[in-house]
Amino acid sequence: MPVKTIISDDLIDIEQHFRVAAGPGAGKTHWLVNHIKNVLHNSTRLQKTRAVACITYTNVAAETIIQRLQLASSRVEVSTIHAFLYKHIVKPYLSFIDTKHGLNIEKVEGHDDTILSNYSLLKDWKTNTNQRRITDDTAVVEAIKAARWRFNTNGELEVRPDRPYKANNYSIRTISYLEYKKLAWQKGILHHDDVLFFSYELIKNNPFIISVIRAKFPYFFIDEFQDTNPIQTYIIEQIGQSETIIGVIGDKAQSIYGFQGAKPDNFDSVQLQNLNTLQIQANRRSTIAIINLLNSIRNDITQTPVRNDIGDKPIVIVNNPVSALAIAQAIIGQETIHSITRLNITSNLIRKSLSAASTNGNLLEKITDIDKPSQSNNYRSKVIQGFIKATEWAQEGRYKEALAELDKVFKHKSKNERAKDNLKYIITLCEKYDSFKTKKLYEYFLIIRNELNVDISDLRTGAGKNFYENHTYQELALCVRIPEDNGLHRTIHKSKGAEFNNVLVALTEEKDIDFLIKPNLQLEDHRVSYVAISRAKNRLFISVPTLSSTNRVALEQKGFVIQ
Ligand SMILES: Nc1ncnc2c1ncn2[C@@H]1O[C@H](COP(=O)(O)OP(=O)(O)OP(=O)(O)O)[C@@H](O)[C@H]1O
Repeated sequence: MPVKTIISDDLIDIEQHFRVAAGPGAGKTHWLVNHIKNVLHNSTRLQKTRAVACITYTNVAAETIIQRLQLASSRVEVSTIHAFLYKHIVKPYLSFIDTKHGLNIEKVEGHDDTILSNYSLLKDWKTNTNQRRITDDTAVVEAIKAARWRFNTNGELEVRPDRPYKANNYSIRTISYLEYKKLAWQKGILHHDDVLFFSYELIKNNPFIISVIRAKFPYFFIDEFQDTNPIQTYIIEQIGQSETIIGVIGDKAQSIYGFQGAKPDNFDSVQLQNLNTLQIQANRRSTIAIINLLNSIRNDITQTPVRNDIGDKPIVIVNNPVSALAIAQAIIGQETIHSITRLNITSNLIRKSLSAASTNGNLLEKITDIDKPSQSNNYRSKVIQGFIKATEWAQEGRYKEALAELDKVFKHKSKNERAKDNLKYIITLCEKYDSFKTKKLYEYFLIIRNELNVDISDLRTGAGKNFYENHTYQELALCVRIPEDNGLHRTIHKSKGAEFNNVLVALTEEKDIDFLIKPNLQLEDHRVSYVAISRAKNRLFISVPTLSSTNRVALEQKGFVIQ
């Protein structure tokens, strides 16, 4: 199929499958919104009961599209793929799920990621799979977290991590990952990834389900398609076999979800009949200086600038992220600057203006392993972990998520009790925040136990108590992930699809500048950094903690200003 070049205002045939490929800032999302409007105005196949499905990668992206569609959005269902599949395939057809999986359908209430760290399942899992000799729970949880559904060489789905994991030097048996899932399913717990598995199975065993989807959604569009994994692609191709028109949009150089099974080539290999293959060559977002930099990193396309603005040269600042942000801010004056970082913890350091030299991004996870009075009991540390998350989310104004986290912690209490107590806890912790934020974690523990009267056992001696005394509340707070963050300081993965006037990309270590000096977009690390710098419209700053003289010369030769 020849590739046609379009611009982001062009209209295309609405009754043909399409794939639009384009670099950052090309206007893909802009074009998609226009295309949906075009379908709504001109389609003869949409009646009151039929709608356009538009799949985005995050809830933030879904909201952006809904806003841009304005009034037209009532006949468009915009959601993430997991939300869509759960709503239209898993939930309505729960009773069609094969009983061999042991899913307790009465108890299913949505899907989340709690299964991964649910220690209460570990004991039964060890017994059932004959792996009681494994005592290293942290390693097991890490392995289970990395396990996800994927096609094996026979084209069947199996659940396992990318590589074999070991705990106490024993290899965790591949087959046992399924056992872990089954334990969760018996309690009605579904992980996000299970939504894909059950959707796949349901449509394979019950083809009428796909016919129902086609009848509801004559048009099915997917933004950021480069990050779609093979199970999702399979489902989408099935939907597109008749009746429904599929449209996919993306950029393979922005494929950054390898850990979820996405590969850049998935984008090129989508199979749909009579596919209209399109590309957009422009970059409407950035200044010429930034586009030149983007073009120098990439050799499959050369973007043409639309804005007639040369702009300032990108600046590399050799400093820690917090100081680098202050330097960049002084250069741009009153304007707002966004920071984008690889690691969640760096983003939190910037948000809290801390330039701590050594920080450990895993402490929040570690607490439940260290403060564990017995093999199967880590209730106390689970409570504290939940409270830390809830406290930090409330600090960011995310009260709904904060209350939901405490709901999970106290799920043994009645709904009314939870509603009353949890609100009281959040209000008290917000009021007292300044009194404990820089103190020892032990002091926070005392507030939870003695002032909020939460029913947890006291800390006496041993590794658990040492942990609370040797770490500050802040160290753990820095590990909390802010959900669907749309604030000033974000991780790269959460800035996907966004754009900002002024951007500081804070690199973690010096070797991260390789993507500028020896770019290779076959490497996901380089693609992640490429996505980060391509968010900038006007001014781009890149910070790096150290810079050797060789690297300095290399960057200067590439036209960077070094500060
Ligand atoms: N035809 C157009 N007219 C005016 N502005 C446009 C047009 N197309 C795109 N834009 C603007 O250009 C910017 C980049 O567009 P958009 O966010 O749609 O790009 P994208 O290709 O989805 O980017 P990315 O892949 O980097 O997320 C946005 O500010 C958008 O509003």
